[in-house]
Amino acid sequence: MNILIADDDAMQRELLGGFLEKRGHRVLAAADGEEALRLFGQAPVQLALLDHRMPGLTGDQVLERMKARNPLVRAIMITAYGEVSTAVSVMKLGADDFLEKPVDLSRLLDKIDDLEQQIAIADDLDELVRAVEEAPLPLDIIGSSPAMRDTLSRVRRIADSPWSVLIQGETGTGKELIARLIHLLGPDPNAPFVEVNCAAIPESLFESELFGHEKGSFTGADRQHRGRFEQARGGTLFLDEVGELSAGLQSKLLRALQEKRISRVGGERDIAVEVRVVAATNRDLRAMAESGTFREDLYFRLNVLDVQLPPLRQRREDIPALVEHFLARYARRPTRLAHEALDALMRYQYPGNVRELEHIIQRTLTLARGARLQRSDLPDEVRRAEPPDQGALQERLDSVEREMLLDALDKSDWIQTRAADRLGISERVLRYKMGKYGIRRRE
Ligand SMILES: Nc1ncnc2c1ncn2[C@@H]1O[C@H](COP(=O)(O)OP(=O)(O)OP(=O)(O)O)[C@@H](O)[C@H]1O
Repeated sequence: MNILIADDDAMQRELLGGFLEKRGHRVLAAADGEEALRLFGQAPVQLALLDHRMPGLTGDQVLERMKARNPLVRAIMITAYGEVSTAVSVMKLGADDFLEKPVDLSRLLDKIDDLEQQIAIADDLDELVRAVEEAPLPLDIIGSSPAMRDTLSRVRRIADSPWSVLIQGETGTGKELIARLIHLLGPDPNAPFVEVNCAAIPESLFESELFGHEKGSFTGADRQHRGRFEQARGGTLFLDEVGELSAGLQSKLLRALQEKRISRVGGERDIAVEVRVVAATNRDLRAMAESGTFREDLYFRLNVLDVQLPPLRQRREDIPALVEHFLARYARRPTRLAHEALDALMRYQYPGNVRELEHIIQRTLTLARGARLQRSDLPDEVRRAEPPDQGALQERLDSVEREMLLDALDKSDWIQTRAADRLGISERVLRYKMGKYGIRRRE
């Protein structure tokens, strides 16, 4: 391991340094905090042994700056006898461990062994997580912005479970795509994926559409019909626009989900159906449940797991890749985009989100003359898009703040006290902000 020792006591430095070098470690030694930071910037360091009390910068100040540059660096703080007595105060100093003076060399070796093991385990885990997070998706989904990476990583983690998922997001944000992804990443990608658009089916036909009907059960029912629930057996039932269901239909759906049984319209018997339900809505279902327009018990049953899809204007980083993706899909010959055209596309607000961007590209390709799309080829509303105004600024700030919270929480193993410290805010403010941005610990 590369170990940096910072101690103003030359004897101590030599003693520790000589001892560790004999055991095969590479040692850098510094007489004070400034020198330690300079050396830290020059060579890779995995472990720092820091004297807590040094003239100038103290050990924890040095450590704080090291961690800011490399959060993975490990540290053992060397303290005066009785100065630090609990693990909590060591953690407050940002160190992984501590040793009291005079340093007991065999304990130092034990601690270094422990840390080496932890580093090896963390590396393995990191690699595992990275392999899972970066495995190719079974669908063409663009999403390298932090907000989408977060969403996709959540989807990967929940896909395999049997629980219902509620996908929420504005129109055109990709809810259906994500529902399909959940199905394909789930336990049986070859099982049926059956979609029901709750807004598109007239109320009078809904029950028969969902649960099926027996022959002759109503005028026009000239054959027996298996409903979508039955068609989805063993697979996924995707209830799109679930917020549009009437109160009566909500009750019927709830019953089917609770009992895992349905009966066809005009049918005598109950039929058992095991399906995984994924629902989507662009409405605020929680608010609807609170105000009584959506059954609360149904809301809880659908929302066992949830996925939030951010609007496109909050993940503008994805726009260039989405444009490429749609150009590749719809252009009949190789087509490029002029810089000014992409600039305009990056500025636009996209009330219709990704679907709107898709339509803009289709429309522009149809009308454009050259193989290079110009700004003047874009629809009026896009060309008129103003540079980000205050609203956009606020959105941007919110998204930066959210990222910082997630980052601090990740780096503090989701221990809120530590994350709040790291961010320089109180725990109460941290909790408030987590609520505001819907941040929850990942399962
Ligand atoms: N991340 C993405 N990468 C590639 N294509 C995307 C992405 N998100 C959405 N799309 C495409 O945008 C279009 C709209 O997506 P989708 O139908 O899934 O949105 P939706 O949220 O279900 O819309 P609605 O609320 O209107 O039902 C689709 O053609 C889809 O393939």
